[in-house]
Amino acid sequence: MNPPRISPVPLPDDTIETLLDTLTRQHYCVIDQVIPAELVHSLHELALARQQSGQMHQAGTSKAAIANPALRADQIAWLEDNDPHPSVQHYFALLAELQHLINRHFMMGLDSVEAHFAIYPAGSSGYATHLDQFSHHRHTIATGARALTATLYLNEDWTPDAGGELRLYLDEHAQAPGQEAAHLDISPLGGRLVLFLSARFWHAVLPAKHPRVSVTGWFKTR
Ligand SMILES: O=C(O)CCC(=O)C(=O)O
Ligand SMILES: [Fe+2]
Repeated sequence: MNPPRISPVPLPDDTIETLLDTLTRQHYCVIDQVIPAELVHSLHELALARQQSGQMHQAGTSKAAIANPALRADQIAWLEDNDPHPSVQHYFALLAELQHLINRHFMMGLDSVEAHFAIYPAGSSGYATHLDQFSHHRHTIATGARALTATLYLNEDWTPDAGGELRLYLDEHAQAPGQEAAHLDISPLGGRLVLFLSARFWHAVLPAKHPRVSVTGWFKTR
């Protein structure tokens, strides 16, 4: 991506410390209340506006991106780093700041980021258990692999009974784990940012009663 046009809002030092420390220990982390509420609100409005104006399409699975709503129910719209909307600029700036911090701390060699809005409709079945790395990246030495997943939830008044949790399987598994494997269910609360190593964590999105809105991004290696 090109450098963002809006300079990053510096993340508070204690947030950075917690984030890096948690990622070191767990290889995933859940951060609340770091993204300004106005940004969350404005991204939410923008996602809905893009859906209403027909700019979203049914997401696919696998490299061929074949749409299969039984496996994956969301509609998505990719974000461009030159999108003139200030909220998109602001969010890309924040991702750039995270990329810089993580590279400096872990030398992960993150080189670019891609991101899309996702809306799972009310009553959707979610997204079946998967890894965010394509298998050709897992089994070969390939460039441009997704290394770190970053999802920001935009659901401002989400209640636990609405479901829609991100189910993160905690142990490494060669194949998709069964539902009973050790996991953490993370509610998609507005302003919550979840980071995890893309190749390490199998995960799923559970059925949601209400429309479930997010921005999902992936930092990629060179
Ligand atoms: O929205 C989420 O919680 C995760 C979405 C996801 O797994 C994906 O888009 O690959
Ligand atoms: Fe995923």
